[in-house]
Amino acid sequence: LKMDLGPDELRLLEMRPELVERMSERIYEILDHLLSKRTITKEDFSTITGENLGIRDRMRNLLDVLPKRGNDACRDLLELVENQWNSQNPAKINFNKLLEKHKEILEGQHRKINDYIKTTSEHVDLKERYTNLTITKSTLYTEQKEHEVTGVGNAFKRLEQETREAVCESDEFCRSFLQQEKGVTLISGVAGGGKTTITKKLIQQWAATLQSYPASNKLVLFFTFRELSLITETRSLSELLTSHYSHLKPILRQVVNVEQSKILLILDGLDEFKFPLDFGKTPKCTDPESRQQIHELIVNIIKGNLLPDSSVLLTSRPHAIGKLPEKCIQNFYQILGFSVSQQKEYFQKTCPSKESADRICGYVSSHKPLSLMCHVPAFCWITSTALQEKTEGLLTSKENMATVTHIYCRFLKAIMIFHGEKMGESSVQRLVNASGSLRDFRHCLKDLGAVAFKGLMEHKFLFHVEDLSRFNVDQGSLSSLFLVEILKEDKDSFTFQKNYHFVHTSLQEFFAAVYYVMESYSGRSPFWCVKPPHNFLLHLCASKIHRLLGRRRLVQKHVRRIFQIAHRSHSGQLDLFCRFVSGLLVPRTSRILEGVFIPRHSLLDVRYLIKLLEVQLCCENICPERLINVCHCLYEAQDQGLRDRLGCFVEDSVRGFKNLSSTDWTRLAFVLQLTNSIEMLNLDKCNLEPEGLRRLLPVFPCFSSSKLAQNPLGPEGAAILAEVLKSQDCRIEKLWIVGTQLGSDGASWLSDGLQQNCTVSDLRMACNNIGDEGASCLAEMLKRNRTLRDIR
Ligand SMILES: Nc1ncnc2c1ncn2[C@@H]1O[C@H](COP(=O)(O)OP(=O)(O)OP(=O)(O)O)[C@@H](O)[C@H]1O
Repeated sequence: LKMDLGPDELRLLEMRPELVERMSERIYEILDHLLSKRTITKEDFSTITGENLGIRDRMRNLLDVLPKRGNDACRDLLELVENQWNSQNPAKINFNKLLEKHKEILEGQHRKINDYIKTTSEHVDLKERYTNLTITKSTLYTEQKEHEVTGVGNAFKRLEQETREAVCESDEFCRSFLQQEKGVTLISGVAGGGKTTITKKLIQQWAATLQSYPASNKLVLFFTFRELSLITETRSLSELLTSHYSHLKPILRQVVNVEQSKILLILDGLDEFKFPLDFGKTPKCTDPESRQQIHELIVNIIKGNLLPDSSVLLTSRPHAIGKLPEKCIQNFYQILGFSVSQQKEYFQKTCPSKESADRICGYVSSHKPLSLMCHVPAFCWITSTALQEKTEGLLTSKENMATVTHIYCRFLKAIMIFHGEKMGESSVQRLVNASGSLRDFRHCLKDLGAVAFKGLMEHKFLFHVEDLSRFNVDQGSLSSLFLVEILKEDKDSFTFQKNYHFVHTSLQEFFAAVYYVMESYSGRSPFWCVKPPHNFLLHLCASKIHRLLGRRRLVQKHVRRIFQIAHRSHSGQLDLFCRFVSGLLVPRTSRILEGVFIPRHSLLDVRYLIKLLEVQLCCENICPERLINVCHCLYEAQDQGLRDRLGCFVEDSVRGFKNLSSTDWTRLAFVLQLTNSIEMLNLDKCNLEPEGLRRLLPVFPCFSSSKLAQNPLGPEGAAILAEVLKSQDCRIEKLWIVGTQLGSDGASWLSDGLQQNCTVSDLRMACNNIGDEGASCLAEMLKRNRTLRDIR
């Protein structure tokens, strides 16, 4: 058919979508022009304009009519359009030239890695520091019940069992994403997990490809949700893009309307978006020129109503991915962080010598809670800063480095002492003056801690200038003191308003803990910053009561209170904070920050803390994830009892565990959480009761093979197993539960779990007296289950 068309008719046909997009607004101008030239008749005019038609439909009608009037009529329109376009852009915009300029701007903005410590150097080039991260492609979102840092460790453990194809390195991810045609990709990763760094790498890789293959001219556009949160008035997509990338103004409308497949849109940090995303009720909008609220615009982009032919990359912390309906996401990736060999590579890049890198690696691998956290890149950065050779002088020979709190204390001390302000002084002088400097910073540390603690209690991680000034943290102290290393400033590109956030959330948790302990020691309630007393009389009474209680009892009360609050949390957002509080209550650790903590250790005997934690370990109404955190707290409190008990487990694991108490099952779960890749969990004949099994819940699903034969699990234990089998984290392939007193009720629970499970293939459950009723439940389950191969 096309062969019969004249060249202009053919061009008109090809340009049809573009003409509808770009020229509909001028339809009357065009029709008048064509009428005056007699290209169309009056009848044509009324057919084209019709009744109740929109301008785009009128444009389409014109494009249907013109070919019927021949090639010349088509040429008339084309000439008119070209004249108009050329007069709008006299210099005949050169797409590639603008793209080149854009590339330079974007590449420059994303060239440096966020390395905040200026004690050693300025921000580092991404090229020098970038280390590959491990990523997995997932099909499922997972609910978060544990602190993010623990979650990453568990994810690495599961990795052993992932299929090879699901795992890739960040470089590989960037390569494949740049080639992606269209669709929405989501990357989830914990705080400091490397999401922003991946987007930087992506931009660098794109810029490099553009250099060598200008033909693959994709247009990368980058936004952070943090800055999008500051837009309060309605905007159209075109306006949003052109206001942010004004240098692209001459081509953006054209690309958005006609060449969407060129666009690669990156939206970083969904968790920081402050507006709710309502995917059900947001009005559908497909017009890039139509104005709407920023959250509606985002919903329409993610749903593919706007920019349906573009590639969109979203990054988010895990807790926020639930905001997105799964069906809108075509590809879902999880950043697991650095594997052990990637950590090694990272330390080699950050340390001045191979020896010091080896020393740090050795140190990390011999302290399990540290190695668990070092999967997170930001934590590697903190560790490497804290353990660099130049900070060695910060330690007295008696200090025994052992805990995560130690690392953070050293990190803080390093930046307080080596911060650039006193660059003139030699390192030795600074070390000599160390405790004096720390004493000078005491107040400002407490003020910043109050900001951190209030934020933590209110789930707030971004602070405005007013939030800081309420606690005397002002612009002056921010720019002159070491605080610039801790609080990162963000200038919003739309309103130029300043915002601050801690360079890593774990630092916010640490500062909050420093504040909490300082305030508790000083006799004030640390909670005053969260809820200042409204009533003066009430406040007076409270302080009188406090005084009567005595300092020591008061400190104890505050310590008890914070653990109570933490145990109520389901997502573990206070887990790390509690570990830091426990660590800072140990004199040997807080002595690192001598000067900050005025020694008042007699106010709280560590034995009190350990006793308190042990009592909590016995509680049956605390969820198992929080109970494991109690073990982490005991570890930070350097409890010898915990260490001795863990030592016994090593022998027991060979002989078989016998007569473990319920608290021991939690301790065992703690050890298993810290152990890399154990494939098989053998707990045959261990007198494992339902409560023990419940306490193993956070780690149990990670094992591919679980042997629980001849334990008194009963129906209650089967109900817990069902929960594990249904969980999205479940990796169990072999489940051996011979002789576990299931009965028919237990078989019914188990069937319920297996109905929704797709990992178990080998099930041994003989000698459970399940009866006909239990057997018929299993039979029902087998109609649905497609994974089981062998049941005995
Ligand atoms: N691939 C990497 N190579 C080297 N360093 C890295 C890498 N990824 C992250 N880091 C280090 O960890 C820090 C935190 O990383 P990044 O800002 O990318 O995390 P994020 O996941 O975006 O965190 P948040 O959720 O807090 O925004 C970086 O500033 C950098 O120092």
